[in-house]
Amino acid sequence: MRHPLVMGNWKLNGSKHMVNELIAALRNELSSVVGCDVAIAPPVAYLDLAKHHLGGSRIALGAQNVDTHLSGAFTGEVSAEMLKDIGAKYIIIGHSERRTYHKESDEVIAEKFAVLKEAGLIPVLCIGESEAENEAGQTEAVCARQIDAVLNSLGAKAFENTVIAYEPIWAIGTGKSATPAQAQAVHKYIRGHIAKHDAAIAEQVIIQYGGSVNAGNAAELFTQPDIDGALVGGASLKADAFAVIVKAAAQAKQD
Ligand SMILES: O=C[C@H](O)COP(=O)(O)O
Repeated sequence: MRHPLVMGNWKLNGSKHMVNELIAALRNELSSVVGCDVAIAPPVAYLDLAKHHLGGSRIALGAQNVDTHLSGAFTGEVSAEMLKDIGAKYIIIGHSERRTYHKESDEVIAEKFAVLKEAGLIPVLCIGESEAENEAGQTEAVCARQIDAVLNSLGAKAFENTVIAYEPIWAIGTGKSATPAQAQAVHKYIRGHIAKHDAAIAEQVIIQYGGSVNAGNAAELFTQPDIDGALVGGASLKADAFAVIVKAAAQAKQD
């Protein structure tokens, strides 16, 4: 039985004040929630402060990126060992914003997946198609290509205890979420694609949906059998909305 994971990706938002306020509110709202794992990924500058404020809570610390290198002359980068050192657990890689703005290739993202596994951290591998690819009927092919970069270099076993976030690019920050049925169809395809290599690994991998998840649409998304929680952007910046999403995931998977 898979345990859902709801993770907040704060993206390039925050301040010391916000870290203090938002985490205090989340701790309050989520203190009695069981049955759903929860994580937040603040900007790297605030990870240590966030870890401090999360102390003793069930909310895990995540990060939004990692470098492929462990140390050395790589100005501006953060290593897997550093993230582990400060207590991060879930690390987002391959977000479409990094694929687009930082030209990250499938191969570089697979390398990031490898360094995270090596460090004992949990990769949250983002995949998903653009609007044009969706309209051209290429959704499955794009998702398969993005997963194959990891499958072909590391093998299916690398997906043990990891997370995939299916985030159709056309749904990110647009207010236009995929419908539960649309998302379920792609999630089922993704799980089936991994199952061709290893059915047991496919069965346990967490597949989150991401893209305009909010307090109003989360519950219905989570009724789908292959949707194991969400990677939440905008709505993760508001404690009440994020808490509704977490509680919806916990409730749906209990029913
Ligand atoms: O990582 C999160 C996703 O990009 C979704 O962002 P959004 O919830 O603001 O659409």
